[in-house]
Amino acid sequence: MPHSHPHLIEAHGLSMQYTIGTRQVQVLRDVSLRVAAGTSVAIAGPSGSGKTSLLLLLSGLERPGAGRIRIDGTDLGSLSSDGLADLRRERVGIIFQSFHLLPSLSALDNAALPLQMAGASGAREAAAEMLQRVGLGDRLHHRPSQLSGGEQQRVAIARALVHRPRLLLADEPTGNLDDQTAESVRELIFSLNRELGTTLVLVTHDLDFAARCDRVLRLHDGQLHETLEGREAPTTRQPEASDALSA
Ligand SMILES: Nc1ncnc2c1ncn2[C@@H]1O[C@H](COP(=O)(O)OP(=O)(O)OP(=O)(O)O)[C@@H](O)[C@H]1O
Repeated sequence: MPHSHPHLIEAHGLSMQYTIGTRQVQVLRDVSLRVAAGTSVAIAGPSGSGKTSLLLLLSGLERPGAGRIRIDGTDLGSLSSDGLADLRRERVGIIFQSFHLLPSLSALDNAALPLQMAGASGAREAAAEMLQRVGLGDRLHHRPSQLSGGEQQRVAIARALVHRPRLLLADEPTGNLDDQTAESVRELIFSLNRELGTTLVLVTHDLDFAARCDRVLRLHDGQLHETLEGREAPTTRQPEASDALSA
């Protein structure tokens, strides 16, 4: 078992701004967040409130203007972009709104990619199993252009989960799916959370989906606020004062 930290995410004093021409838009201001390993957190908030931006910071795909982020004890600010890519490949799964599938590869090879890049054995078998679980067992050899939008989204989900990441960052993972497929994707995500202790940060507008997480946080005016909408904390673990937003 790899060494693991009690708080899979520790972020402190994050700010982020975008510059367009001479104008600066402050998206996040002094955001702090701790997420205990193995728990699930939903991030809610209006369109444009910075939810995706926060996921980009937590994944190391963008760097904050100020503040620090530790993922599983590793300070993202200390890593080069190659180091960040290694961290993602080993420990993080990311489901974004755009799928970023490789057009020339089949569903199977797209989903197997993270394991293949890590040189793991059994990559295609593991990818086939994940694709089966998202309901694409009969589409393994289709390329993205031969799949519907919802099917492409499910290939991206299988790819994000195939290496059984310690941390899953998911941005509206069920946005394009019909009710039944959306429910099976929700089940898959929460079963990973339960069975493998995958820590989950979920951005969603779907309040029922959010309420199934241990905690629901709301982004508003660039700041994160805890709400009381999450499901009751599991009996094995009571929320601690140290889990509060501001460290
Ligand atoms: N690359 C960029 N350059 C400039 N501004 C940006 C950029 N990306 C996002 N923004 C702005 O930052 C703000 C936050 O965007 P973000 O995508 O994080 O919001 P969101 O809460 O995820 O929204 P939604 O729910 O609509 O997906 C928005 O006002 C957006 O216009």
